[in-house]
Amino acid sequence: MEERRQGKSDKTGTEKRHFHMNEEILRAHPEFHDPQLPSLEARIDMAATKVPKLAASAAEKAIAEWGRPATDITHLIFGTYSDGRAPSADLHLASLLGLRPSVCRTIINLHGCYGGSRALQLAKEIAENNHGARVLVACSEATLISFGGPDGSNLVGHGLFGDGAGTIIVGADPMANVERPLFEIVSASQTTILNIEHAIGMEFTKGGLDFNMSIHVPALLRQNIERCLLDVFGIGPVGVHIDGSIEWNDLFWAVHPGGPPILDGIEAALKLQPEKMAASRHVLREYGNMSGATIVFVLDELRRRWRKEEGERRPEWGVMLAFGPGITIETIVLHSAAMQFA
Ligand SMILES: CC(C)(COP(=O)(O)OP(=O)(O)OC[C@H]1O[C@@H](n2cnc3c(N)ncnc32)[C@H](O)[C@@H]1OP(=O)(O)O)[C@@H](O)C(=O)NCCC(=O)NCCSC(=O)CC(=O)O
Repeated sequence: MEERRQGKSDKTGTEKRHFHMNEEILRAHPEFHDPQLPSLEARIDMAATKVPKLAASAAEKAIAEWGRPATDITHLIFGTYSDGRAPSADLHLASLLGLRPSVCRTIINLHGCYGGSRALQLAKEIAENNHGARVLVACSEATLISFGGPDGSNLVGHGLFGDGAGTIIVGADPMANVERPLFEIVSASQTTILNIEHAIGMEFTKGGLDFNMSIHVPALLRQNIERCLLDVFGIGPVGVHIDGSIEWNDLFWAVHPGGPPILDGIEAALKLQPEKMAASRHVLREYGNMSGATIVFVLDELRRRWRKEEGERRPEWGVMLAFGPGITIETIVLHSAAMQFA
């Protein structure tokens, strides 16, 4: 990112967040402070270059680690809430990375914090149904689309959210001696907690993207999470022992850190040991809630920790959880390619 500001808040569980925002931008755009003034167009203008650029810096690192040329990417799925026009950030990212003109692009917009897991599920479907496909999943978010002053309606969002981009390359049948898989996406599913569609919402207004987060979100997730997980584990070919009494602590957990009470509630509902949420809490502390990109950071933090924990037993199976408007709960069952962390 070119410009950064860091903010600290104890209650939100964040110590550091990154924003594409500085005093110069605010001086040039006094309308960003005032929700009564039209600012959407200026925000979309800025996001149109910043969002794909941020994604490109993450993707370049992922492609370098993957070890194959960018032109071997066959599909691109771009998740963001920060974009508002077409051609969109997906096309700009493809051009920044030098992807082939025939790359099949999909943009998923306004999924909020479950955008990353939705993109991963779509990538799995594409990879398994198109021989040799390699899907670049890119999630990139810039809070400038919603940033506002203290008089705005979204103070909780301003306290929690940060900018960030995360990318993952998804494929089937890894190429021997070249590709080193980190996680296998075993199964993926989506559930909606019905009749509370206004609990988490986003809407484009003349003053930018307006977020709505009900005070009831943490409790709703806490009350519904175990039933949702039991549904998933009851139907999925997950390869773990299912006898009706799952020990959730036998799994590893990559949970979207929507805010401290969300992590606390899930931890309590599933009786998880505190270290199960350590990667999620670390990402919230260091980067804030980066919406759809956050879950990529959590997976990255898990593998970083596993690499450090020499000789210790790592769970083979795990769960990725993300939530967003609906309230939608996305669950992905993961299998760790453990040899990569040894
Ligand atoms: C906002 C918080 C940091 C505040 O934490 P605190 O430790 O201070 O304690 P608390 O929860 O008791 O709340 C303190 C005060 O904030 C108010 N408060 C809490 N949550 C609120 C909300 N969503 N909207 C408006 N006010 C809220 C309480 O009523 C209380 O007010 P008073 O002091 O007057 O009694 C936390 O509650 C939090 O992280 N909430 C989760 C936010 C959330 O829904 N995240 C999901 C993001 S959406 C996402 O991740 C997916 C997506 O975007 O798609």
